[in-house]
Amino acid sequence: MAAESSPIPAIRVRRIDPEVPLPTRAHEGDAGVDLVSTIDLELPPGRRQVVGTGIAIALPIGTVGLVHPRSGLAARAGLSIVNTPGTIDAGYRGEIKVCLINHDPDETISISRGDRIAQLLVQRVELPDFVEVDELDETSRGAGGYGSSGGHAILTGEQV
Ligand SMILES: O=c1ccn([C@H]2C[C@H](O)[C@@H](COP(=O)(O)OP(=O)(O)OP(=O)(O)O)O2)c(=O)[nH]1
Ligand SMILES: [Mg+2]
Repeated sequence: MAAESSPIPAIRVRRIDPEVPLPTRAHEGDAGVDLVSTIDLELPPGRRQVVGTGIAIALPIGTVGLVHPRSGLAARAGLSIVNTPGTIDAGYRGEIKVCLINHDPDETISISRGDRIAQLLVQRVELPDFVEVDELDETSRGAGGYGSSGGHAILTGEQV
C-alpha cells in the first residue's frame, strides 16, 4: 500500500469582511468548504458578475485552491462559475472572488449576502519546470483529440 502523505497544515484565513463565517466543512470528509457572497445581487439569465467572498487565504507552496460551483444551486437555479474551477495560486493574498454566471435561459437568480455560492477545494499540485525540445516521443494517441476516439453524440447540423 502506498504511504500516506502528511496532511496539509491548517490554512491561514484572513477575514476581509469580519461578518463572513470561517470556511468549514459541512460534513467530516467533505472535499470542499463553502464560500459565501458578501453582497446581495440579481443575476439575469445569461449574465455574469464577479462576487467577493470576504476571505483571503495563505496556501502553502505546492498546493492550489480550486473554486468549484455547488451542485444544488446548479441544478435548481442554473448558477455556475464562468471559469470553473477557479484557480487560487499559493501566493495570492487578495480576496477570493467568484465569477458567477446564470445559465438559466428564463429566470433571474437572486443571491443574498451570506448565501453559499461556491466551494473551495485545496489540493497538492506539482510545480515542474518546462524544457524546450525539437521532437516529442511517439504515442498511440499521437495528435488525435477532440473526439478522435469516437463515441460522441452527433449534433444536428454537425460538420464532420
Ligand atoms: O475564481 C477565481 C480565480 C482566481 N482568483 C484570484 C486568485 C488567483 O491566484 C488570481 C489569478 O487567477 P488566474 O491566474 O486564474 O487569472 P489571470 O487572468 O491569469 O490573472 P493573473 O494575470 O493575475 O494571473 O486571481 C480568484 O479570486 N477567484
Ligand atoms: Mg494567471
